[in-house]
Amino acid sequence: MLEVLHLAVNYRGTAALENISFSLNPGQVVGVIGPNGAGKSTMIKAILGLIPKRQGIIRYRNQALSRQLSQVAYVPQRSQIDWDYPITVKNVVMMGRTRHTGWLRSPSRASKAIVQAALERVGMWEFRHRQIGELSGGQQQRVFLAQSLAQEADLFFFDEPFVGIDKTTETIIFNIFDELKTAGKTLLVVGHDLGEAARQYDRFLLLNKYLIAQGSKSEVITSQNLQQAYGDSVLWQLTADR
Ligand SMILES: Nc1ncnc2c1ncn2[C@@H]1O[C@H](COP(=O)(O)OP(=O)(O)OP(=O)(O)O)[C@@H](O)[C@H]1O
Repeated sequence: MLEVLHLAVNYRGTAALENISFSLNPGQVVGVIGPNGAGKSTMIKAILGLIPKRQGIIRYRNQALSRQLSQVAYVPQRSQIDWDYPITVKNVVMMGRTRHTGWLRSPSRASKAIVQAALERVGMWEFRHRQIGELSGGQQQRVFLAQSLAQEADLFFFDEPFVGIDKTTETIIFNIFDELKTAGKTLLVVGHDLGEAARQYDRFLLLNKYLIAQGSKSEVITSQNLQQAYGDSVLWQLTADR
């Protein structure tokens, strides 16, 4: 179980997150929803120790997560990745193996087989020699998904994986989420809307600086909670009754 206790984050003295507490159980896909600027990406980065927290404890299996980062796979928002960086599809996925092989050792036969299987799983093996900048948005997302699979992690964090992708990629991502769930993995997924993708989630965290609600869809997606998170934005009014 992953436990987040009283997490708070500041950016230059201004609070982006306050008093966030929840836990994640194995075999669940948990969706993080909330308006732009709610702190969804910030929450993932703080949990992973990529940015400092003002307060809070992050524990995985009763020990500090910071000492178990090899258990974690993270796929950041596409906008945060430098797509001009000269690297092939295959080497992006091979980077998922560095915790297993080390930076300086050449990859083992087993690692090469894992990378191939991951690329085949997302339908990108034939693109293995391409530069990542030369792919469509959906293909890029699939390559990073393959990298996370190659890591053989237990905890998966995906930041807005459904933005700017095609239907084929969406189906592949849904199927892989299902497989990871069945394998007892723990998934935290930042979603950009409450529509199609939200059907995938077993539980929801509704965020806007504070954790406004957490639980099942019927517990979280209520008019009152959405009003509190989104204010008078029309977004929730269109999606609340789905
Ligand atoms: N590096 C930074 N320095 C200062 N402020 C930041 C920084 N990164 C994010 N913020 C601010 O912190 C708040 C939370 O941002 P964050 O990107 O975590 O939100 P989000 O919910 O992921 O948004 P989106 O849905 O737009 O991706 C916002 O007000 C944002 O402007």
